[in-house]
Amino acid sequence: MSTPHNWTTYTAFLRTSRASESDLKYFALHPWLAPLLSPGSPYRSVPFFSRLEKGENNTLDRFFNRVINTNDTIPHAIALVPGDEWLALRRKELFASSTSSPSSSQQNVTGEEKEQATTEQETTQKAEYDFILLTSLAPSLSGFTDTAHGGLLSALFDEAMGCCTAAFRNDDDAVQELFTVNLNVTYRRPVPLPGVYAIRVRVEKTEGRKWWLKGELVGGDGVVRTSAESLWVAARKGGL
Ligand SMILES: CCCCCCCCCCCC(=O)SCCNC(=O)CCNC(=O)[C@H](O)C(C)(C)COP(=O)(O)OP(=O)(O)OC[C@H]1O[C@@H](n2cnc3c(N)ncnc32)[C@H](O)[C@@H]1OP(=O)(O)O
Repeated sequence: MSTPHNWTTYTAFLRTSRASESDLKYFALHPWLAPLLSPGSPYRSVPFFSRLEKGENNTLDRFFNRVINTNDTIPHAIALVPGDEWLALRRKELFASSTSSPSSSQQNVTGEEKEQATTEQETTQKAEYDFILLTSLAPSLSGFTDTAHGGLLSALFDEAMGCCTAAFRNDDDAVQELFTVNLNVTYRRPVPLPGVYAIRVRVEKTEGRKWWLKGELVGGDGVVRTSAESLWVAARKGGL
């Protein structure tokens, strides 16, 4: 078991963490991932937060950090996140017309700001997805023979989407914790085991406390094998 983390916020974790050398070496063996992992990539490689041990008395994320954190389930997983500048632009875009804005300074983007943002986008590395989970899936995750269990794939989408939303919440907790209220998964093609896959997700829009996300799972052949759409609701201020 690894040492419990000591980050105070998810944003601090994203800013100060780097994926482990062993995970990076493992994923670098797969040429189709090179554009995502190379120095010119618009993404930074960080640990997959849900996999980190949270402490003996803290049951947060146990399913991900213990049950499916083994050599015969998920031996390797890392997250790819866009750079800070791009995330800041995405925040502006997502909360421009929403009442769930993470901070007042990000509300109502003016025409001037939009113009400035467009110029910034030209110099800032554009990331198509807000969060990408790279994961190896080992044989013990099977439902049908040598095929990933559909429930497991749903859990992976849910978790990746949760991490994606977390990156848009501010350190001051202006947006309350978000919960999945609906997750619609479409199983298009089987997901063979063992295998290495990317789950790429994006926030489509926000409206008040509601956030809509979309995601897709692909392997080295680029075929979208599974896709998902979800609705997340931020808890009311002052708790559930
Ligand atoms: C830290 C870093 C790492 C973070 C990494 C974290 C990763 C975690 C990933 C795991 C995530 C999970 O699995 S979470 C576990 C599964 N989910 C849950 O347990 C959530 C259970 N549900 C709830 O507790 C509740 O529904 C709440 C608290 C989410 C919302 O309740 P509420 O506050 O009373 O809100 P409510 O009025 O009902 O709904 C608000 C608005 O959403 C709409 N709405 C609500 N549900 C639905 C629905 N299923 N489909 C359509 N619309 C819906 C309502 O119509 C309303 O719209 P309008 O009238 O306003 O227009």
